[in-house]
Amino acid sequence: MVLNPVISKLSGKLVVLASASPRRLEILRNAGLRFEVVPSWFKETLDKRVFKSPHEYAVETAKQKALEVARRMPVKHLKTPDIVIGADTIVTVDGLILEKPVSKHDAYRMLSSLSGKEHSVYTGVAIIVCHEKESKLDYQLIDFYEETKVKFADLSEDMLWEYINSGEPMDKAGGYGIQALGGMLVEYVHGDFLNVVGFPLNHFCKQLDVIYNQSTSSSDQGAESAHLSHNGTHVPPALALFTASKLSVFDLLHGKPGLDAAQVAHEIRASVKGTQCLLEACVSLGLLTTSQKPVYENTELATLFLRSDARFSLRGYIQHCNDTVWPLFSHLDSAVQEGTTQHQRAFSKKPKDNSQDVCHGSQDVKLRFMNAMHSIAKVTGETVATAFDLSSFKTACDLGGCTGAMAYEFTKAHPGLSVTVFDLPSVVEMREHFQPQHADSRVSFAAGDFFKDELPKADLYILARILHDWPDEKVHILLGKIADACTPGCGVLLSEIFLDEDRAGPSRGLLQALSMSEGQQRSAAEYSLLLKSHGFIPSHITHTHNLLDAMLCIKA
Ligand SMILES: C[S@@+](CC[C@H](N)C(=O)[O-])C[C@H]1O[C@@H](n2cnc3c(N)ncnc32)[C@H](O)[C@@H]1O
Repeated sequence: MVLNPVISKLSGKLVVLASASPRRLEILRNAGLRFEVVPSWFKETLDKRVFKSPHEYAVETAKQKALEVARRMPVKHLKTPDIVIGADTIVTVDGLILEKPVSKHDAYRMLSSLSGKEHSVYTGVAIIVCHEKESKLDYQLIDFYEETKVKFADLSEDMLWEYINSGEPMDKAGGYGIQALGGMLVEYVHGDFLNVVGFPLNHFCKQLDVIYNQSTSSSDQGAESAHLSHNGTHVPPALALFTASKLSVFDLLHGKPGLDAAQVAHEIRASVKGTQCLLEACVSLGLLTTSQKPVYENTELATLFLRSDARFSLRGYIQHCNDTVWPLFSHLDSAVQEGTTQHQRAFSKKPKDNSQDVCHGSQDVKLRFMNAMHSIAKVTGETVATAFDLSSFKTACDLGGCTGAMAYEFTKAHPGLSVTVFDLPSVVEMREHFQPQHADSRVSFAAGDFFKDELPKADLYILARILHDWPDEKVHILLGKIADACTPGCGVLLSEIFLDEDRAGPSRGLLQALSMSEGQQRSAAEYSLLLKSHGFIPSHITHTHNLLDAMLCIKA
């Protein structure tokens, strides 16, 4: 019996369930766990396309639900929980994720797609173990998922509609509840039944056991499917990724899937021993698979993001991280001690300001930087471009728009909009190296310095990943110039990582700040203040969950 010893460890602790699902509540209550229910305010709107497999989507949603509650409670409830539990259940069939139906017709669509077939039910679970350190929230995150396979009988139209009209499908993932009437639709269940109801109790107890009854460092038990991390990144995974990318392993295995380590070593001109270690490390990171041992293939993640010719290739960004960001971080202790960028130590030359770096670097350095910006803009561009209704704007100017990757996403999303990309002359000159995914005569380029030169006239100014590079004084200069160019009703669309208001996350923003560039990471409220001081009133703010957040402001 795993749970009892764990329950005694939890007595006296504030355990919080970040879910309002009555079924989860009942499962945990029946197991004897004492907890408070604080339903999460996190909106389940993550972009499913960015996840390589459905269970990652469920785990991320569970994580975000739990984190939202863990962060809110100290502020709004004036108490810090010891443990927050978040969970998200999804059903997948034929590669599609089914959540809760929004209407009877939606329920019909879901249930008829399940009829006569086997489908998977995944529940992602996140356990946040909170500690208060110097009145700040510090936490450990353990996440895992459980898959159960369920087969439905062939369902006649009458049966489907009778079930839908019972009202049961409406608040349930996949449109059915196995514990009630929906149980009649099921031919078999392979795996944990409670996982289908909404919570994988057995797996959860094992994880609690790992947290409370074993030392986490010596425990391998949870390491297979659970992921224990502090608010930071792990260095070696990044290096394995950088190296495999640099040695073109993902391109090679895309063209020739199913090579063994010796064959890969031969192709990339590396040692067999080193290649074997690298390939195994990549398998452990989910970048490669070796389902038919001993040969290797790219995972879906690698196919989507790591091939150099993939639509959403991040190869340029990975190279930039390897060649520019990583050397800076290898002097992090000095960076922290001195509070300045470590350019001089890392590259044996004095730093110029951010823009000048691009201007004065060699052709290769410039291209590398532009490639990095281009790859991130392709991945995030559509999300940023579609974050708001921009139909009232006819002309936009993408300040520091680099290769135009973001601008093309804006014209694609808004048929009535033309965009001028404004960037430094040396960047605009080299834009020809980057082919847009689709040609569009509504995108044009103009060269200049946004601190010194006149800005192109536009109804909307786009500032994507610009302001975090600069201190407040420079931001005021730039916003002042934009305000001068604007008439009332004109807009500024800002896209950045928005720090949480209590600066407890997200870690990607806080870690980026450690590079000690001239700029600084800010929260949405801090950006709002800067913009308001130039007469721009924030009208919408969105956390997109695709790297960048966005804010639309209108000139009063
Ligand atoms: C971090 S990148 C962001 C690129 C792009 N907005 C995106 O989101 O992909 C900053 C961009 O600002 C440009 N930039 C920097 N200083 C500038 C200046 N003074 N005038 C015009 N553009 C500048 C850089 O060349 C670079 O393309």
